[in-house]
Amino acid sequence: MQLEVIGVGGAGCRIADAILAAEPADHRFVGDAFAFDTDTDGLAALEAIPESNRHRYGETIRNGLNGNLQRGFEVGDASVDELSRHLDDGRPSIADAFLVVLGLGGATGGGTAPELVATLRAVYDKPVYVLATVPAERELEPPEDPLVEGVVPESEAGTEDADEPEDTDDHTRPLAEENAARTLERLDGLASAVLCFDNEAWLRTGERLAEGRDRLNRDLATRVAAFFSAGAASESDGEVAETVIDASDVARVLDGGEDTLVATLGYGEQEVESDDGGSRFGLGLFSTESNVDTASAVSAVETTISKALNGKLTLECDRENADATMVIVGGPPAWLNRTAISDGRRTVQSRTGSRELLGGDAPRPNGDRVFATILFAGVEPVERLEAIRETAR
Ligand SMILES: Nc1nc2c(ncn2[C@@H]2O[C@H](COP(=O)(O)OP(=O)(O)OP(=O)(O)O)[C@@H](O)[C@H]2O)c(=O)[nH]1
Repeated sequence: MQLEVIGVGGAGCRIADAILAAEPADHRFVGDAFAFDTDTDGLAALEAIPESNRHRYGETIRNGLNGNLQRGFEVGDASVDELSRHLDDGRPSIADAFLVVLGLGGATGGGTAPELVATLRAVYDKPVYVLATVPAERELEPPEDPLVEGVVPESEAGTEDADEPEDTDDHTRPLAEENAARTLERLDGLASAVLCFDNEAWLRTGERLAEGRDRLNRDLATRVAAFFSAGAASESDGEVAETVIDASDVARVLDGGEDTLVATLGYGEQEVESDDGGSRFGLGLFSTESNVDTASAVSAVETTISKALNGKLTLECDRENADATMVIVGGPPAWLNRTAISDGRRTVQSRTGSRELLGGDAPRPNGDRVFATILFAGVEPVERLEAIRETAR
């Protein structure tokens, strides 16, 4: 499948950039990637998204909105046509779906995403998935620099004359949580699904977001790429997945229609020897048969599925709540043991009791690992999101 990936705001643009960087060269699933921000510096620091697809908007704002969500909604409403015109430089009409990426808690991403999502759905009539970070609890810590405050008075916000606070990713927590709750509320009924990533759960003890964010973005991008690239057409010869996933399968699990689904991803991987006689880089001339032993293949599949099912999810939830689930197992073909994959799917089904369980495989002839990724969709109620909504009440 082909996704138009659109990052909005600081977190959204960095994560979109990381997704593009994580895209497997032989399984491209990103049609185009765009970065939209009110902050010039944030856009300049991106690496993978081509400069022509980076766009600064909100003329009167110097460097971000610094958490002023009301202003963010105004800027978002005023800018959506301008952003849509930039998307026309890509190939939105041939995309299977859109992925709008943002950090909940901020004002730029949180203010623009709802209007952008509504516009995309209306214009293209395709699923619009949102990928959103959930603000970390530790954002409560007071910023070291007294100038770094979450709220800029409305009268000052977004004007050239405003005292410019230092750029920071850490919005103060009550504000970030309140913003997160308000943005989630607006997205409800607009987005096909909101795939969440809980920053707090992924940061290390004592680590600040600014220190850990690149690692977090890579971890998230790995999961997103593993999931969406399974449905991408292969650019290498002779590689046919036994269970092929396409955009409509993804939509069956992840598109809630008028009901926005909350979703989360699990992931597990294990490094393995290549299956061409040990030489991943050779031509395999002397090795026509796979030398992967069945017990090792079974064990690799079991282990990775178990990690994806029981390990840390992008957003922790009760797996039994999942309405629909998709299990993807990938890696060098000789390692994708059919029986182990079916058994693994059965285990996932019995654990979640999902109304719908889809499975697919992602053969990677040149890969050096077996991986499993599980998408759990329709997982509400989720404790973390309920707590955020409660704070905002
Ligand atoms: N995982 C991750 N989270 C981030 C990153 N940067 C910021 N965040 C989180 O995202 C929230 C929003 O931050 P930004 O994306 O910088 O905010 P924005 O949308 O640009 O809005 P303003 O800065 O208010 O203009 C923060 O409160 C953090 O919780 C990042 O690179 N990775």
